Amino acid sequence: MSTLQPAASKTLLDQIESPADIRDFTVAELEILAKDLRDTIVGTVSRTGGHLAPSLGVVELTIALHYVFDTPRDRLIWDVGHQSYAHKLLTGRREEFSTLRQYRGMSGFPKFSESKYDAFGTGHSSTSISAASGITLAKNLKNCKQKAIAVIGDGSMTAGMAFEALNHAGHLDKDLIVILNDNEMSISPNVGALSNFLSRKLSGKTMSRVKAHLVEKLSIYDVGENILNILRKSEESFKSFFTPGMLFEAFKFNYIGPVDGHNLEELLETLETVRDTSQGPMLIHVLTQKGRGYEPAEKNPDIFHGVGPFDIKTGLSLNSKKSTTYTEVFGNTLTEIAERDSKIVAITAAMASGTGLVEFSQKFPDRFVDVGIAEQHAVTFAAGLASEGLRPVVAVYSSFFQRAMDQIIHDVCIPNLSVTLAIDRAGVVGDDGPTHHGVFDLSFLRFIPNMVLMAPKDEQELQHMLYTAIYYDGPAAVRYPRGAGEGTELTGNLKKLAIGKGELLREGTDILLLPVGNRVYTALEAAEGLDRLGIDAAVINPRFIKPLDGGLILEWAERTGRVITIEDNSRQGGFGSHVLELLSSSGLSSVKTSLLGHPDNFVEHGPQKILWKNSGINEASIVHAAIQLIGSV
Ligand SMILES: Cc1ncc(C[n+]2csc(CCOP(=O)(O)OP(=O)(O)O)c2C)c(N)n1
Ligand SMILES: CC(=O)[C@@H](O)[C@H](O)COP(=O)(O)O
Ligand SMILES: [Mg+2]
Repeated sequence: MSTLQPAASKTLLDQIESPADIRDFTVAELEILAKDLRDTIVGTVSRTGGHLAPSLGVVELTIALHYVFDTPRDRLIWDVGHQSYAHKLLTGRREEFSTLRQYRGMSGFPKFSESKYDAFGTGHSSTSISAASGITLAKNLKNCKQKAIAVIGDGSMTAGMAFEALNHAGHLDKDLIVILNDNEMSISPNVGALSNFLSRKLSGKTMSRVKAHLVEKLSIYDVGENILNILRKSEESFKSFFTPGMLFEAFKFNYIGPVDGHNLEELLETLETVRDTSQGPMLIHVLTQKGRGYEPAEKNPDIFHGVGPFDIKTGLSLNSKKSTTYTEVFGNTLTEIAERDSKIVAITAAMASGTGLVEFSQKFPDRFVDVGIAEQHAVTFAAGLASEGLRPVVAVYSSFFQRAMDQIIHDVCIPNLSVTLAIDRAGVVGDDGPTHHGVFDLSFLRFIPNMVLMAPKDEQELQHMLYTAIYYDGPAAVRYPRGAGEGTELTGNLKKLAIGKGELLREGTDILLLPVGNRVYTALEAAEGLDRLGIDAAVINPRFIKPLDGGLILEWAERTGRVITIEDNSRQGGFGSHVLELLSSSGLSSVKTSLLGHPDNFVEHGPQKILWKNSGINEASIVHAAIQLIGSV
């Protein structure tokens, strides 16, 4: 029995500095703690924004894990990590929690550098079983007894990487614990056969086929007419022959479940049994409700998956709607093109709303494909469609495309197939931070033969680029940023841009500014500023990062003798490097250059404007770089 009493002004949570403090709590106290945690999470996220519904769903599970296991010695690994808010609050970060996802504040994801309780850094999905397997083997090799526990959601379990890890962990046969947090949701309702299997929504066709087969086989034996009749008649009782456990047992995991993930007593008992008795790989299937305990989030777990600041009473967003986002322009334009062309197929990897494809999915359900969290499969699936003459468009965030590098090279670019990559969230994304910034795509796509790579300066150009990419005979990618565009008018008149042709936006004699995508208007403003200082800057919007408009760029580089490249991408190997290669191979190495882009370190989380400033790619930095290159004003 705990001696800890809730003081008048203090909650139970206020008195907890580490998980050790809860290990003598009664179940009743743990239940009060669960309420405190939910209140704190809702209160904070209503101000900071964040991943609310995922975190609310695992409050009891988090308490139970820290109660039963000897964290941080036992390693707790949160898949994606977007559900780790209760974990952060219980592991000595209560004070800092109010800075969640704020600039220089606490990360929204687990991070090695933030706490010894964050056993593995995450942000991208489906890595937890692999990491936990590695940790388990390492512990074994070091003769340590501690355990590794991976907590993975049903959405994250749909990724190939999770299955690769299950397959290997079963073979390793070490004492690994996997908790499957099944809330039947990814960001949207979860899709695919696994999801159906877990909830036992086996298809009628499968059911009839297997049922007939089983009745036929059993008839040979003397099982009795009763059993056969039950099998013949009752779909439900037949279904009960199939348990989600069968799947995991086939991977050589022991299976326990399903367990009610909001019943602390049941959770504690299960976890304690597993801790004390289990041997070999173990999977505990826990059922939870996404958004649990906050009505608006329970009703709309998809909207409350990740939210900005909101009013607690109503659940309504406090962000006033600004101008149209690039994502919306992409989704609307693709829907428009698909209305006229039945060859268009849109593919998302579990991000239908994030990539602006909800309207498309409603209008063209047959030509909309959500593959689950499976970016690699999405790309090769698109290649299959393209090989049959269709025009697939794969809409994935820049940082998640990193997963599909080989598929882009091997399955799309080598056979030169007409697959469009719609690269959303290119550039820094803001509050999600380094795991989610899309600052490498220009670097990792520009060296692939056959790839055409574009970045629009505004929404109207995005429309033309999308159209150009879709009807280009070969692989083409368009990268565009998170958030609102420039407010440019949208066109009903889509046109194909000339491949590899840039546009001269401003003539100038002293220096050439070469900005990419969302840096173009910034560079134009910098050019105005430079003008006031007596520096005459030319500005070219290259439009194409690959192929480059060599003719136009070289002409103005030679005229001005100075070039500044500006990109919302890593400076390493990106657009600027491409321009340097061009200058060098054209005998213009004497042109003075300055490359502006993100430096060779991971950019932290924070508002985009601050991050652009810090990396030196905002207006003032361009002006400064120009003055430096010229030497004096
Ligand atoms: C590789 C990768 N693709 C996509 C995402 C975006 N994403 C983050 S959470 C999520 C849904 C995860 O569902 P689940 O694992 O069931 O967790 P839940 O939110 O339901 O708790 C998705 C698609 C990601 N983080 N990583
Ligand atoms: C955890 C995760 O990967 C997603 O929920 C991501 O945070 C969504 O980002 P957007 O808010 O940019 O859609
Ligand atoms: Mg889920």
